[in-house]
Amino acid sequence: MGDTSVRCIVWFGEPTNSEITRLAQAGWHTRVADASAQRGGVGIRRGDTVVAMADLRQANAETLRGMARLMADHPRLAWLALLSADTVVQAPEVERIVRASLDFFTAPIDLQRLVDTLGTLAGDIAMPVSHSDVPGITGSSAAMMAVVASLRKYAPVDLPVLITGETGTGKEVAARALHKLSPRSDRPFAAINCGALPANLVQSELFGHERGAFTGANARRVGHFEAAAGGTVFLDEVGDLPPDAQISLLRLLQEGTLERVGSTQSIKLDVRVLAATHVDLEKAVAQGRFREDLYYRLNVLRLRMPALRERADDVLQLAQIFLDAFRKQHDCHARTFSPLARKALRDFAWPGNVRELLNRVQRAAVVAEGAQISVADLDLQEAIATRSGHSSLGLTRTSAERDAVVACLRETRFNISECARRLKVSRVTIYRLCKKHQLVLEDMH
Ligand SMILES: Nc1ncnc2c1ncn2[C@@H]1O[C@H](COP(=O)(O)OP(=O)(O)OP(=O)(O)O)[C@@H](O)[C@H]1O
Repeated sequence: MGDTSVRCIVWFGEPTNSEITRLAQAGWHTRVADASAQRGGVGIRRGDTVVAMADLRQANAETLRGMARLMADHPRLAWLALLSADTVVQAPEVERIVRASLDFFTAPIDLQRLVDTLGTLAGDIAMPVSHSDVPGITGSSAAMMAVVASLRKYAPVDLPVLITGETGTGKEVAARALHKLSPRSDRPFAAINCGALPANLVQSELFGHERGAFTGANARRVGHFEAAAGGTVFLDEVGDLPPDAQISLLRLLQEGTLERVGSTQSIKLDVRVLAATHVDLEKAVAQGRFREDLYYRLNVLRLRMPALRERADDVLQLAQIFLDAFRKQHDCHARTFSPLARKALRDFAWPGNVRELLNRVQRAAVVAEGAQISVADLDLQEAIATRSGHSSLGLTRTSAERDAVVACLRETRFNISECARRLKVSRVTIYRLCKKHQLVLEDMH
């Protein structure tokens, strides 16, 4: 990838010459947006690193409209806001922009902090890697690249695959990808959770039954396997299959035939079987709970889905994808994650893996008030508290403090008295904190 892409700031308003020069020294090309231009007039190209600057120091109505247009056209674009002491933050069109901005700078602009912030953004807004030919699988960590290579290898081979991995690691996603990449892709795919089937109905659910096979069997019914003829059947929690169903499955794998419950007639059937387990199937075999011959039949090809903590590099990409997907369907302010939240996402051990990440991001998107999701929104304060060693505790605290003050200032529309009340400190403390964190407010309240 390298650093060959252009780093560009689309600037709404009027940058000073010294600002342009300082940013150019840091590798940023400033393009002043023509607010009166038609849609797309700012010329954002794929591959460029682009940050939009909402210069609200002297913004007129036309500039504000231009900003709103760009925001609507490029919802993932990162925004920073520049304010002066005269900026009326309470005006709705201004407030919308400040809320959507990842950070804001008050005059006199601290150019060093601006350059640092831009640098962080440029590193952080890496586009998520999706493997275009492998549907549903996201991630560019070494662990996921290995998974993708196996998926490509295993998909065209008409043999069973045993998919292992902790709960929520994406075993079903992998099974679906195997089906989609296989010559069976236009035939049915059936996902069955063996652990969720009532024990007395497993046989009939999977293999079907004849009329009168048992009390309540009023009509003939085809099972999941027959319904997926020519396609793929994914058996999740295969270790939960009761012994009689294990025998039927073994026959299907060995002879390609099945018998409906209540019938002695063999039916020929062509399906590919994929199976998953999050328990140690070898142990189940050793303990006599799972047939050894069936285990060998299922375990011809083996795919291990890595735990999320083994692919820390993917966590942020996945989190951003989940947030973007949520934003498409719901009205929410959040568009990215605060620096501390990113750290927490990376450090957390994720016992529930990708499913837990998805749930936490969705919940955070609902509760977040500003443009950035905080550690508290993700309910990951503990990850930060327990993971940060002594040396970084001070740094963590400082960063959390800044997060809290910025968030509260936004929520209170920069009303210092209200902000002080909410944070249960004096007004003087708010001023001191603003100074400490270089949040220059002047007379904005
Ligand atoms: N690499 C990925 N990219 C995008 N989404 C993913 C990925 N892996 C998992 N998911 C999402 O995470 C959730 C859990 O995935 P999935 O159901 O496949 O896990 P599982 O390992 O089969 O879980 P369980 O063992 O509990 O059945 C799903 O919503 C899935 O869409």
